[in-house]
Amino acid sequence: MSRSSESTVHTVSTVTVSYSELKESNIDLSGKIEQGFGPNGLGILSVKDVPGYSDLRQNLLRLAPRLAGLPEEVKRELEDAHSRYNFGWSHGKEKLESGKLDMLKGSFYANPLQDVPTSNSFEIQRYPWYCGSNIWPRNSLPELEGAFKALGNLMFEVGLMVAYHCDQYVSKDLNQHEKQSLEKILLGSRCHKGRLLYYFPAQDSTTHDNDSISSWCGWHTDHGSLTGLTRAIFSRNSVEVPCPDSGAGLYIQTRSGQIVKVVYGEDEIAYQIGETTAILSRGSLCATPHCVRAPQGEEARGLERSTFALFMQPDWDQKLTFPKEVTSHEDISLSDNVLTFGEYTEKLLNIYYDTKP
Ligand SMILES: O=C(O)CCC(=O)C(=O)O
Ligand SMILES: [Fe+2]
Repeated sequence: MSRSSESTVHTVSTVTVSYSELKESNIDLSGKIEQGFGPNGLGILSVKDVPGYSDLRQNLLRLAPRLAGLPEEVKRELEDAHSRYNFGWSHGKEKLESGKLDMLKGSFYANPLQDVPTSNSFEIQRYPWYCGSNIWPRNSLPELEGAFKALGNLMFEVGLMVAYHCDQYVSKDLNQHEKQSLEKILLGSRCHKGRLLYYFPAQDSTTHDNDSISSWCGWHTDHGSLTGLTRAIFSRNSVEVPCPDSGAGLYIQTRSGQIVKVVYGEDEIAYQIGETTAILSRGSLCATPHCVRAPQGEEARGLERSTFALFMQPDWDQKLTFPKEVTSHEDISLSDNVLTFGEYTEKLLNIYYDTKP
């Protein structure tokens, strides 16, 4: 899926809900949820006026270039091959759409809610990508742990409120026996994962496939339930700068197949739907295909991008029954059409990573 750079960029703003509305359980937000996440929605919704958010975002995102700039041997100590790089530092381990290794970005993964999600050795062996323990750079970047946990926790709290209103919306068209509360699933889970992302600057214009919309991050849908996203910060040598190319940033493919650039305020948290929510809501809430386009042109030289994603996910033991109407990965055979979330993740890791633990 790619479009030439000459084609016009359609820019669309997210549907926005204010924090004060969201925290009220008796306000009916099903109209907004439908507009954002329903069958004709863009698949993204943003929350504004979240108390304390702006500082926590700045505090964490400014650490991304510093983490990426640590000496290679220090970053290597923060790697965890056993969890298939799903804890700690990861660079050049994941495969892109093209099948090539992704050298364009570095990521740091941790569960912002629990350092040690389980002490059961069978579980740790079975699902190391979720049941392992966090790895913090306590000597090389001691501020990271606190900043990561503070932002992750806040985005989780707000995400739970979004989930509550999603449940209210979905309950309107599901039979009583089919109801599975997204809010409850997320509250009881030990699988939430934060990802601090750092996109390396293009050293020369041949580094990035500039004609492609997905030149910085390939097309995909997140496989969890709900993803919280900060607005990215662009910087040069760690100094924040406005992005010189209005075509750069997050793109979404709409339900009708149109590709649009999505914008939201820097003080808003955006939420997207992942595949597991589409599965559990039997298609009432649709997953959101998205990618990231790199800036183009001379001014893009040396430009780096930092952002944070919070993947809110069900517990590893959560059973997923794949309904026929939800199209999932064609490359996953669902002979018995029921998988735990941990097993489903394993199948995806087999597609996106070469190495087995
Ligand atoms: O960089 C971004 O804005 C999005 C990253 C993303 O989609 C992901 O990590 O799943
Ligand atoms: Fe994503």
